[in-house]
Amino acid sequence: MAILEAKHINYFYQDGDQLRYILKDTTIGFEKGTFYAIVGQSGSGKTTFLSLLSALEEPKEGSVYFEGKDIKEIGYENYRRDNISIIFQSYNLIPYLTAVENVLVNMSITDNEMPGDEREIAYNLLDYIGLDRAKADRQVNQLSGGEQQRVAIARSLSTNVDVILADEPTGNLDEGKEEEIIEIFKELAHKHGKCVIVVTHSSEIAEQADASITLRKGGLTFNE
Ligand SMILES: Nc1ncnc2c1ncn2[C@@H]1O[C@H](COP(=O)(O)OP(=O)(O)OP(=O)(O)O)[C@@H](O)[C@H]1O
Repeated sequence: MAILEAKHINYFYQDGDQLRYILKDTTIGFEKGTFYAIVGQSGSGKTTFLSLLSALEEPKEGSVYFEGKDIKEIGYENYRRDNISIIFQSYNLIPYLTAVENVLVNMSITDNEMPGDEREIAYNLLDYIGLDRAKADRQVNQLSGGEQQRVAIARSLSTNVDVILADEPTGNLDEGKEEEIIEIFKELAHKHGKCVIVVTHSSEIAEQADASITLRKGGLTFNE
């Protein structure tokens, strides 16, 4: 069963007197253990679609369902805090805190049960994602772009959610680093059963994903 579903979604922007449709009666499901890429030309609506899935925007019609429940009923704030994580191109870390503190701050905002000591879990997550203790204890503005994105991924895992949404997560990284991040996403889906949904311009990510969704004017195509 899909963990996340968009059902009969309509979404448009008002452009003068005209309605510019981004999605028209769109229905799609996303499953755990799968790595999805959302692709499409610039302006096709990828970020908008991700904003709908992450309750940063509300559909004009239709709904998004998490584990079969309308996210409106769950409450958008509860849903964003406890059920999903979002990774941004610009990392959105707190620059004057260390890597481990960034992860800990995020843990403190959720009610989700943590299996053990939070600081220990934070170090372990950073280690898993490839940052040793010395880097974990460094202020994030003294880490490279690739390392900062790893901190952002560790942070996204720190609330123990099943759905990870990412908007151009490799947009600021060079090719070698992109490949390493793709490997992490694959492992999160295939080994840890996460549902990973990545909006991207990268053909490399689209090729390596289990399924890619192409957005075109007012619609989408699903390729497995
Ligand atoms: N708040 C808004 N009001 C009006 N139009 C908007 C708004 N936000 C986005 N748009 C328009 O909707 C379309 C889709 O935007 P969106 O950012 O979702 O596309 P995208 O596929 O993510 O693009 P890119 O790949 O360039 O990031 C664009 O034409 C954009 O200009």
